[in-house]
Amino acid sequence: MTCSSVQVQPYLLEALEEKFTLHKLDTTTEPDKAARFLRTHRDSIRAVVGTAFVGADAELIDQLPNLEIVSSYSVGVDKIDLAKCKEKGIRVTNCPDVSTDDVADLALGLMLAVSRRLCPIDRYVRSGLWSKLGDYKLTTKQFSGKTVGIIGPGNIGMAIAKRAEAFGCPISYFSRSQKPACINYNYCPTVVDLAANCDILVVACALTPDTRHIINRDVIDALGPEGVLVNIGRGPHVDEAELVSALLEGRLGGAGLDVFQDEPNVPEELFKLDNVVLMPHVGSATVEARKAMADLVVGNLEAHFLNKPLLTPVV
Ligand SMILES: O=CC(=O)O
Repeated sequence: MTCSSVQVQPYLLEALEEKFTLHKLDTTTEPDKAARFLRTHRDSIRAVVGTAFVGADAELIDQLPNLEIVSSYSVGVDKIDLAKCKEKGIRVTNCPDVSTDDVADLALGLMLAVSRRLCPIDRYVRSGLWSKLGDYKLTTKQFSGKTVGIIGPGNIGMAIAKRAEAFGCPISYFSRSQKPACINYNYCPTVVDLAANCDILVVACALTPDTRHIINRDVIDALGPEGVLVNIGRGPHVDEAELVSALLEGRLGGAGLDVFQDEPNVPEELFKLDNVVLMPHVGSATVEARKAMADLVVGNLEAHFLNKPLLTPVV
């Protein structure tokens, strides 16, 4: 088995080491070392453990002739070449449901933090400016009662909607078709329509070729100078260059971002903006969720090698 050791907690590594023969591929190392690693272990590897950051692309899959399963320590499977796995009969599993509450909590945290400027105000107090200059400038906006627009009313999107409702926020949503579970929410047939009719727009859908750059210039313009974008999905959902220029030019009111186009690189122009909150892709990063995810990764592998039904199959 191989496992990308970046972002994997010791609990998971220990469980994998206890039950399987584990080879750790450090994807941050020089390409030569990774190539040597694969040449040495290619024939013995029957399973890959991926993450939200490093999965199994066509190139890796092609180098592993005996690969049977990719068990991803993530909800999203956008870093795995699913078509290739299907074609080769390689099983794929992920970790759905167990981090839904945590990701939704973070989305609400970002909405509140951007609206109420929690991060710059915290910095203001820490740097001693409160006692020197007096109150922080009155720039914060009310969050309660604002219309929240959700792209992708799946498990995470619905958990965000439920939380926002408790703040008195009307909910609108976009998906390819109207959802019976969203009977109390306002359906918008296009993302531009949704952006034009909400105050805070949240990306909560899976990343697929169809949803890449679902947030483009037209959507940003429709959201407008008072609007806030929250992204707890994936960086490539957003045309990041357009987002950065809209924020710098004041064409967008603010953004709460947990994910970026080229992680861990974040556009430095954003660092100086008080209307932007930046997180290092930590939506599911709670001790509780990550333990449950680790248990699912191991449980899926055990099920596979015991010829039992997979716990959370994707392919
Ligand atoms: O981004 C995190 C995940 O997909 O679990």
